[in-house]
Amino acid sequence: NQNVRTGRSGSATSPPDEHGTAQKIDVNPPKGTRDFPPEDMRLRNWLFHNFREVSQQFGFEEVDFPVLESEALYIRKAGEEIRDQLYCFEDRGNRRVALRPELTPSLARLVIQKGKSVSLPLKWFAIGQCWRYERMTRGRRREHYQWNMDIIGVPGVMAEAELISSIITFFKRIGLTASDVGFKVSSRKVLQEVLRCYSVPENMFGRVCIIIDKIGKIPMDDIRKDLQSADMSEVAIEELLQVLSLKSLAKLEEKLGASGEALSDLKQLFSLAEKYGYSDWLQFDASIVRGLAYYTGIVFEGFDREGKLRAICGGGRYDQLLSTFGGDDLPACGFGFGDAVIVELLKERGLLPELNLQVENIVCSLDQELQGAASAVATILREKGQSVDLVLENKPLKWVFKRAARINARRLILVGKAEWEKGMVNVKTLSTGEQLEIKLDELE
Ligand SMILES: OCc1cccc(Br)n1
Repeated sequence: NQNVRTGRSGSATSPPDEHGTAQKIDVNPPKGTRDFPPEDMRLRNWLFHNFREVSQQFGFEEVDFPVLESEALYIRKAGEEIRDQLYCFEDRGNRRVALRPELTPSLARLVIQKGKSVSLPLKWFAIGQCWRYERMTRGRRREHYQWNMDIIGVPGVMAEAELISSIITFFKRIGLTASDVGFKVSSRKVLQEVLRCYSVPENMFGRVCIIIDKIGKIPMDDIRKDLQSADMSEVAIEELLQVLSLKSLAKLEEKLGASGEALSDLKQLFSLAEKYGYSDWLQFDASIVRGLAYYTGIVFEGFDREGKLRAICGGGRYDQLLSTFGGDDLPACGFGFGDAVIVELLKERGLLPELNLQVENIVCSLDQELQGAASAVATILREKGQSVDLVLENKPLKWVFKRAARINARRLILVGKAEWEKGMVNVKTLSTGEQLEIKLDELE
């Protein structure tokens, strides 16, 4: 809107209203949200391009869903943080809706909607903006973009091994190695087996997981109190906390015995990691449960080995989610990978890519009546698939050279009167300064 001028202070004034007073609007985006000016958009596009390339390299198909979903998709009773921070409201049709806090429930909804019309296994990926309404006390964001990959219809841990392989492929593509990042891997079946030993009701499983996920984030006394409120005895709590501190499968076997599913799943995953060649990226860590109630098996999270940042990504198996939405009992697993921590990590490691605007040609006319001629030259080049920044007003040559440098143009095409009358234009290669007169029909 050309009427709005942004002052130095960043506040803009719009035309006077019916009372003749100028209206000051806030030109900053809403709290917790970001604009993407060109330099930030180039980094975001670079990140998403790598997400897409890896997903397609693994044979996944891209999907997307509305950013607005029914609130019912996220109403789970387990006391998750994501529930407390739901960006939800009642729309003008009195429907309870929410800005999606994650993509997995939408994916589950679409899988059920597609029903028998899709053949299994499904390998879908999505990159979508997700929202949470968090008290801005911690100054954290309210939106981020998340890359998700999900495999629907594969019960075995080959699916989890494949997902971890795709994330490692992504890390390698952007220059990160196993000495920069790793994965902590566990299974919620570890928790399940301990809870069964102490006959904790099954319906407490999701809630206990959410409490356990808060270890390290809230005082241990509060963890113990919350576990007691989830029908756990003192003995069960101590045993559980002990098991959660295990960092070796051998110790886990000593604790849980060799017959449980948790151990066999984990052993199989670590053996597959050998075959994939990414063993040095993984470590067993029983304390990993992840903060979403619907995980039922293997869970994993990517972390930076310097331990300065929050989890880079996370995921796991969620075999019950589709059936809780009324769908078939389909096995499923997937991960979410946010766009914030990874950028912080790349900054830390000096791995942010140099991404400059690159336009092949800048075209300008040397006098007003040749403006149309300049547009014709621009069109010829564009029809050959070249990018052209066409100077749209009569500007001094000094201004044109300055703009050419700013947009990193490779060539400057000058349309001058004398040359144009001979059907020629002036082509200057800006890196070398070489200048040639070229016939229009030989321009390439
Ligand atoms: O990682 C949880 C999450 C969900 C939505 C938005 C943001 Br920012 N963060």
